[in-house]
Amino acid sequence: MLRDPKYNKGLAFTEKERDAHYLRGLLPPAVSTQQLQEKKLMNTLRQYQVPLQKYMALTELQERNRKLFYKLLIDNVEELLPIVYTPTVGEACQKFGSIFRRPQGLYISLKEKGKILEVLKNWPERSIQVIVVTDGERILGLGDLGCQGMGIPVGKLALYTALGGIRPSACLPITIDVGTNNEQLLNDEFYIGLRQRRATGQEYYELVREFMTAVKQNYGENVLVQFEDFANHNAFELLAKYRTTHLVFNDDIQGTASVVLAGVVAALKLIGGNLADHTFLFLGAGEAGTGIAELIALEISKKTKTPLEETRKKIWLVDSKGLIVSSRKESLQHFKKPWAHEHEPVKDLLGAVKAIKPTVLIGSSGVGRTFTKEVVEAVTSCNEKPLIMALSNPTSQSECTAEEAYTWSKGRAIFASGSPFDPFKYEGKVFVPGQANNAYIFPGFGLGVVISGAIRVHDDMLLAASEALACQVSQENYDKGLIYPPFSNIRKISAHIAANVAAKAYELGLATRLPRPENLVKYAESCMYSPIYRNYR
Ligand SMILES: O=C([O-])CC(=O)C(=O)O
Ligand SMILES: [Mg+2]
Repeated sequence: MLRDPKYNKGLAFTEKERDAHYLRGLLPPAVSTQQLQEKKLMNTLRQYQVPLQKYMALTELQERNRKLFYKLLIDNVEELLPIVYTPTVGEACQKFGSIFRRPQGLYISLKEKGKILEVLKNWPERSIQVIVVTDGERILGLGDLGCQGMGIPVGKLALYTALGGIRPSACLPITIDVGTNNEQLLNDEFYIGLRQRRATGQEYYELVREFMTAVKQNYGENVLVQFEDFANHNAFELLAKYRTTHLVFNDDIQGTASVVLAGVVAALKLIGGNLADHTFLFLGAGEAGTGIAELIALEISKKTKTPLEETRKKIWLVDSKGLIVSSRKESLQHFKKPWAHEHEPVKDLLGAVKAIKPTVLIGSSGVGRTFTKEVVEAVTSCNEKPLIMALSNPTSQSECTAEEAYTWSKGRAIFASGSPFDPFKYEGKVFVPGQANNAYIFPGFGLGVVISGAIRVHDDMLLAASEALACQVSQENYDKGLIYPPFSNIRKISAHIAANVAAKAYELGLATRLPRPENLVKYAESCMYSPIYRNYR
């Protein structure tokens, strides 16, 4: 019991438990409470100056005393989210080889080809509800980190439990290692992954196919597989391939889309108009950019009963070659083609802002510092209150900082970003930037899928999640310029998201948990994992 993080309570084992379970002498005499343990650990964590040290201390706690880890995370979510998650998790992945101690998650490499089902059976837990899987090729905006991408599924699943209430033993982090093209890692003596260049094409797709088949065979129809931080070229293809046969969700395409749509809808209270009245310009036409664009177009199409082909015309995307326009159609990757509207070529973002005059500017390119002073001033010059979203992660890749957005727009911008920024005081007024991160959506979304026993993910379920999130923004939040509710209420928010997603799954006939619970919010809450110690008799 002391050595298994699932049962360990450390000094909080009571006298009775120490007697009943042969723990006498294995612990010092003092008996603590979970509350006191929490206080002690938070004191310790706050003494570390370096975020990565906090990350390592939390990882150790997770591996030592699971309930206490989640208690800390749930009670101190705003303080600890930037540690177990973006941005620190990015640095942890970069240094994963050096900080690696105890393995977390399941590693499936090319060496396991033909044996993936056996590998899944090696995982000690049997009843899995959510898998987060990466192949490490595009970790946040940090690029190819190969096998070291494991930090991401581990971090995402910690949030599934802390924010969404999925039981930790029902969560399975997986990294598929097909090699890496990161030269630095290939030459790093501490690298933990396969030391070869990435397998591609048939070899790659066959390994993923074996994995997807084994998952279904081992866990059945109801396990949610979340694809995370795959490179564009594979992300779209895998989602298209498996969404009709498996319960899959791509967080970077669909989760990000849902959270950004929620923020934009909430922002309408501040910037005015309906969704259909706005003009959107994206920098970045990959998973996040095209995913968000498509969901916004879908929402407008449903609300205004206008064909999707029409509603897409209010949305413009810029990639590394400039504005995406119809004259470029031949050379465009397939996921960019729907956005190639009629327009003369424009070579860069600043030119595009001047030509398109967007009311909403969204950065999703993974490249930092691209919303320059000129760009922010240009978008401010054509709007009373421009909505600016700098989504790229981690902080180093953010298109601009909160300070820059507020200063360059002279306090007029409504700003949100993928990575967290502190509030900023401009001319006596405090502006609080929102965090437009898929962390708001995926935990509640997953909970909704799990409690309804949904067997597929439908776009309408993403819209349902988005709507539920937007409804949680209060007047008090708006007064501070926030377009997302604070993370401190996240479990309540997740219950509402879960309920709306589950309701949609039932409505669409995709739910298998019957009968449908009457009050889905209450039901979602009642299903959530509790980090409170249990008594052992
Ligand atoms: O992990 C995050 O913070 C958001 C995300 O999915 C990404 O940037 O790829
Ligand atoms: Mg991601």
